[in-house]
Amino acid sequence: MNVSIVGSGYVGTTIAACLADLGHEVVNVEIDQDIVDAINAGDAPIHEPGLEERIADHAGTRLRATTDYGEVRDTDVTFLCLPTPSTEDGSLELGPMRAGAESLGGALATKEDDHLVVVKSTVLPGTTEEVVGPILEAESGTQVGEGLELAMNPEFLRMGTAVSDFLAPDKVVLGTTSDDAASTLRALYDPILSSEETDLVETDLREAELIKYANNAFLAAKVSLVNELGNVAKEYGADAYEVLEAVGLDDRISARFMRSGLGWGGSCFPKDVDALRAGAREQGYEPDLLDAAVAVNDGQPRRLVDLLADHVDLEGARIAVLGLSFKPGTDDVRKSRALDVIRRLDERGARPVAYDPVAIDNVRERYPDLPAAYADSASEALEEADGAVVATDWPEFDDCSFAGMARRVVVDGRRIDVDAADLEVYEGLTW
Ligand SMILES: NC(=O)c1ccc[n+]([C@@H]2O[C@H](COP(=O)([O-])OP(=O)(O)OC[C@H]3O[C@@H](n4cnc5c(N)ncnc54)[C@H](O)[C@@H]3O)[C@@H](O)[C@H]2O)c1
Ligand SMILES: O=c1ccn([C@@H]2O[C@H](COP(=O)(O)OP(=O)(O)O[C@H]3O[C@H](CO)[C@@H](O)[C@H](O)[C@H]3O)[C@@H](O)[C@H]2O)c(=O)[nH]1
Repeated sequence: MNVSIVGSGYVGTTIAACLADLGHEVVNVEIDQDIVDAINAGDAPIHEPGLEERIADHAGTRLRATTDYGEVRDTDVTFLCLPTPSTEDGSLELGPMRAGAESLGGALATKEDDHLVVVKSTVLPGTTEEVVGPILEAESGTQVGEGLELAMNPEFLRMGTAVSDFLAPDKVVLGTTSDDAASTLRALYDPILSSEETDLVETDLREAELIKYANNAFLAAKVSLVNELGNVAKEYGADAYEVLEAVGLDDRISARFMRSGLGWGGSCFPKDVDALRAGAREQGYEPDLLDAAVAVNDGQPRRLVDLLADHVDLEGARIAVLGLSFKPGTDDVRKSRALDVIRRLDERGARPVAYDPVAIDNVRERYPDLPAAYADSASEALEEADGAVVATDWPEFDDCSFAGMARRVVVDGRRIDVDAADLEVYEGLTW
């Protein structure tokens, strides 16, 4: 199938390379020339395991990128993978979606054949039908249902495992309003849907939109509940990991997403939970439990710094911060808990020195004013440090040597596998 993908960030680039891998002809339409150049040169514009090789394999043959929206006319289906950030008050910002839909609609105005537009971005219920559809109709001069089809197909991939998540998901959710749209998408995803591990959910647009938010809200709230139980465990002097491992043996609860610690960050959970809270309020419903999930999450970095301050006088202290990305396996630092930890250390007079295997450049670029110095290795960050905090559970931290520290005090927000025997103090946030 000929597929165009509008927006080539974490999702658009990943699904483009994966769809090319499945045998489709794919073109990425992207406004950032650097990203376009990277893909056409066979390079991955982001760090994501398995992506680089796929782009290198398909660039110039089944995969290419362009800034020219006109190229969508040579395709049968377009996926909108545009950003859906939050506004200041947490509500959904639809500016990029509107802009992308306008450009796409304009390009489709001179297309003779039918076209299917699929919203892949995370959007609140009603957005596909009430915002994207009317813009496409106005710009293309074609009506939905009369040559223009609309669908909503949320994405559940995780950063760090995006390629394998996309190619082998638990479920594919297709929100459609016509049999044609549904059968086109079933055909597109056929190699994925033929796996017994993947369920197909066929539903309407609104349900598809809400399934994505409900999924993320559930997972974020689960981690917040795990963190609250972890905080209580710590107060009792109990090990939350032992407790929750046993709790997770109950099939109704599941053992996954049970890691307590510094909390959730990233480009999705914070903004999606905020958008759903704001959306619920707009509908006249007070989302108390989601509010509480955010409050617990926001408290974890402060608890980590407090715990460190129980052992180290923070004023003037050099503190190594191990990890900057919001989770291991990615260079994404959006809403990373590590940033909050660094700001709090600075507020309390400490001198944070941070190290991350892949995310330092992103931090420097996105948060140039972050009050931290950066080290080229964990041992450089730890050298002469008066204390250390673990903010991201990168596997390489398991093998860290803390020997060069001025005081071997380590406070762990992620339960890495350290040998605590040689440490003066080793404290887990929830154990
Ligand atoms: N990142 C994830 O893990 C993930 C997973 C599932 C769903 N989502 C959702 O997918 C959507 C995209 O997320 P992302 O992380 O890929 O975002 P991103 O910010 O990484 O990428 C978006 C891309 O769109 C480009 N863009 C912006 N305006 C454009 C326009 N008018 N025309 C063409 N390109 C334009 C940007 O330059 C950028 O490269 C969001 O709604 C997000 O919530 C993200
Ligand atoms: O037991 C756990 C699991 C996760 N986290 C934290 O939760 C955050 C999110 O982790 P994860 O869900 O693995 O990463 P994302 O890449 O943000 O993926 C989430 O957000 C995506 C964007 O919407 C969805 O597509 C995915 O299904 C959803 O898992 C990270 O800060 C993790 O450190 C924990 O603290 N404890």
